[in-house]
Amino acid sequence: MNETHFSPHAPALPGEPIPFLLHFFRHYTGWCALVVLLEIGSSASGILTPYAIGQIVGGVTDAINVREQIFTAVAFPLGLYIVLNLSEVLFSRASASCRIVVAPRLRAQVTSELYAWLQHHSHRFLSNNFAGALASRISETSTSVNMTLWTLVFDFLPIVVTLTVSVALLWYASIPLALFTLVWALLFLSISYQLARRCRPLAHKSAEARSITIGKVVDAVTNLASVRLFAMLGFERDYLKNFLNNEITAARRWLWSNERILWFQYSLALILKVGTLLFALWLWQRDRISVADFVMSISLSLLIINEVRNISRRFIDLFEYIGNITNGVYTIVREHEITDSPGAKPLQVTQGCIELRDVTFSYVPGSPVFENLNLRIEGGQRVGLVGYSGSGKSTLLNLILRLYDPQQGSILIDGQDIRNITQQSLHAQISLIPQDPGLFHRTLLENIRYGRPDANQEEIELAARGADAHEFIERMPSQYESLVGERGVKLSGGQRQRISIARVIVKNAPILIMDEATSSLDSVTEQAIQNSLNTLMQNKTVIVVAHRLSTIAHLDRILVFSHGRIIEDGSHAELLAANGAYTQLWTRQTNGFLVE
Ligand SMILES: Nc1ncnc2c1ncn2[C@@H]1O[C@H](COP(=O)(O)OP(=O)(O)OP(=O)(O)O)[C@@H](O)[C@H]1O
Repeated sequence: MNETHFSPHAPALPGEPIPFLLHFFRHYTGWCALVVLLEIGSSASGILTPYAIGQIVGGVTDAINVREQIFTAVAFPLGLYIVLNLSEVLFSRASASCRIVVAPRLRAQVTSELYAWLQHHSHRFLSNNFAGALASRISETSTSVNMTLWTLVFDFLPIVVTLTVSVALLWYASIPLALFTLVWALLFLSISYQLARRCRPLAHKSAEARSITIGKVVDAVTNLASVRLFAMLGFERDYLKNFLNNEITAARRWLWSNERILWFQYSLALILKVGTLLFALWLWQRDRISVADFVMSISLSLLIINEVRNISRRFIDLFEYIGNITNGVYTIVREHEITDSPGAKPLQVTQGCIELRDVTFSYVPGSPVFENLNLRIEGGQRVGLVGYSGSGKSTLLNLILRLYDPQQGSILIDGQDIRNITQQSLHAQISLIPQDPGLFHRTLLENIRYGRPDANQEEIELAARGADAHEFIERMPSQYESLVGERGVKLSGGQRQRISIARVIVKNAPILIMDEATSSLDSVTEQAIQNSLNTLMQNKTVIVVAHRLSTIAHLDRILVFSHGRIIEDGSHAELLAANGAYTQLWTRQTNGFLVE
């Protein structure tokens, strides 16, 4: 388990539901074998009890005229009856204890491995799926894997044992009665299985509808502040209603199909109950079975029906679990879009030179953001990217960080194609300060330490001072131990940004990327941390995206983007002298802001 937590690699997971189940079950074969033995013991004890009852009744009938000797007459079957009841209880409690040991671990293991797999999915996958729906699928899948195991062991196994032993006992009492029960059992199991299997797609659809609704609820709850501020509470409830209606329809279809199975199963159970009674009476009338066997047959048929009542529900449940697992596996255990190539090596940064060669990239087929883009940023160079919104600046950063792979061309860092190096090492060598830094709902200390887990308190405070964050942290009730709220909502935008800068100071990677890093800061705070940023930028390759041109005017080089192309390239002074697009942007800025 620990390996799963700390390894940067995703564990291998089968992408089909049944191999996926077996992948987890194989870790518990020893435990499962023990539980199977205990359950066989428990079921066999339960099923032999009617035999003991039959023998007691037989003994009572024989001793009808010598009542004072009744206990001697039934001593053996009575002892057997007590031992069987006792062992049934002991075996079943022992197997339940095994479940207590195994079940929480199995559930945790499925959650952990699915989560590890999810961590390696691409940015595109995560943008296309609701976080809430993914979390609910992980939870449903791990519960269902667990329940599948226990349903097989605790419900299906006993019925198989019960039917086998019943038929054997009946065979000994009366072959026709045994054949009748055997044919009935085979019919019951095969038709139940077929019916339940047909319901499987409905179970799958119902699970899917449920997770879509949960995704929508999580999305709405995350944006609840916007919902309120736009006075859209009613609208959101109506919006959710459509998904709830789909969920209701899917669930009803699934439940009706279950109901049909239950009707069939209950009818078949009735046939067994009445059929055994009539058949046993008929056999007794012809003196082909004894009173003891007559009582045993009736008790056995009642016992079988009791088990069967459980199994009919369990068949349906089993297919629901398989439906949930299928849903989870097909959603999460898909092939990763971006993976480390075989034999990928760690990135070695010597200069920090970044080069794009003939890069063509589109998010959506047919509308490329870049076509044959070429760019070389020398090691240690500090480059500003400007251009109107949607011109491709953030996309360029996404490609350098390998959040997406270009369809054509290559990106190299110090001559190493980033497709041939490990993603872990790539991300370790690049620091990013994004537009909207998402913080963890953990303490400020933990959030800053995220940049380098072994950083000590002193280094963290130094970084916080560098990012002009120390003062506001000290004013907080629990200082560095203060919790920041989900995604850092308890902090202002500027404070979040400063924590994110402190984190990057602690990380101190050789390549630094800032995407509108200081956009949430007021001019006074920006000025205060500009010095630390300048210090941070020293001896690093730096790419800064900024709409406020004053923040990048002092950089070595400025690239002007327009519709995915670099239309101007030079220093601030050179670009102003060229009197082109940059000059237009510069002159159209009011108070340092780009007019959109
Ligand atoms: N995940 C995505 N899926 C599809 N299209 C996207 C995605 N992200 C960005 N785009 C599109 O790609 C183009 C470039 O977007 P990009 O975010 O790189 O622009 P930008 O220059 O960084 O804009 P801004 O200054 O507003 O951040 C835009 O047309 C945008 O709509």
